[in-house]
Amino acid sequence: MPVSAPPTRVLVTGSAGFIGFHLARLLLAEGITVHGFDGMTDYYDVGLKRDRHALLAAQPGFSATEALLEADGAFDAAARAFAPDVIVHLAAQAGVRYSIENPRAYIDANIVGTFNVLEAARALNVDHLMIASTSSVYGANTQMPYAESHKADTQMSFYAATKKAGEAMGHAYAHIHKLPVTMFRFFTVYGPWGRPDMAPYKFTNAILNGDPIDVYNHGNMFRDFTYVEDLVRAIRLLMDAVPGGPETAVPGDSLSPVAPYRVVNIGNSDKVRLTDFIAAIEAATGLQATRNLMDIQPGDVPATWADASLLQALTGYRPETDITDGMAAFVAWFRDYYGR
Ligand SMILES: Cc1cn([C@H]2C[C@H](O)[C@@H](COP(=O)(O)OP(=O)(O)O[C@H]3O[C@H](CO)[C@@H](O)[C@H](O)[C@H]3O)O2)c(=O)[nH]c1=O
Repeated sequence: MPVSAPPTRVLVTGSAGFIGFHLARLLLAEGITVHGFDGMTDYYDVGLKRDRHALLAAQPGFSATEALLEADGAFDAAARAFAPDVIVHLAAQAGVRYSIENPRAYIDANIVGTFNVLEAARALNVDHLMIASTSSVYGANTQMPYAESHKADTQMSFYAATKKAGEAMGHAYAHIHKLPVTMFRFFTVYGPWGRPDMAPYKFTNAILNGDPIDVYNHGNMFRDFTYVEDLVRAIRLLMDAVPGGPETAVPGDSLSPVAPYRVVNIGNSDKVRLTDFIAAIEAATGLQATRNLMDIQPGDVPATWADASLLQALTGYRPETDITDGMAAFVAWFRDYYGR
């Protein structure tokens, strides 16, 4: 399939966030100039975000704007000043469970924020706009592994609903403005510098403290845990697989028939039982977890599992780090960063 010239200037939203930080680091190592845009919201420890940005700022080729995506004109001004070839939009209000408590935060960041990114990408006529969606959009689907061609109309959380809305908005802009858009569906991403609200961090922290861990659905859940370095490598490779007309289609493609737009799963293609994931943390820490068994939480999905064959067809690559190696790397980072 045709590929574009490698990008030289990439704008990354959410650059102080977990995935944005890893992606920016990978791009900088390749000699690409990166501008980060981040609102530094206090959904979790802002100190972690500042430390990620400080590491990026130590690299040549990195600059950043700190502003909220939904603030009037802020993203437009930063994007015009930087003039990117590619925008990777990772900034979001994340988290399944917090969307019950504070749904408006998801409208602001995920709907208004994504709209501002679409508008800037259209105005600047970028070569490729890449936007993060989530495996959570598969919602109540039971056909597994999840493929991009499956219907995804039964979201279980407001978070997932705002992400699905972002997909629809992206498709409409791709169609009307002939803007190449790739939408990623990420599957439970984890690894060093991970988010404090997610299970890898919460469980490791509690186990090292000797505190009990809250195990939802009595441990009877499955996740396709995807290692962050594999994920950002997949994003970088997809950057060169720009969606266009039918000549850019590959077998099993989700390419829209009316727009330069496709959705791509980025997942490990490995369904890990929650109890095996906990065992991986016990192995990495050398400690036994005390389990507080609980019911499934509202809005949660019991299982996710990616069909990653489209990613492989487009890039020749698929994530491969298993949960034992990935959690060992996470625990090593956690101990080093917090000195524990
Ligand atoms: C926080 C927490 C989680 N869990 C369970 C629920 C899940 O089966 C599994 C992983 O949970 P989390 O680490 O929160 O990840 P998950 O629910 O899959 O959601 C993540 O992955 C989604 C899909 O990529 C993202 O869109 C979300 O932003 C991200 O938070 O652990 C527990 O049993 N206890 C907990 O305290």
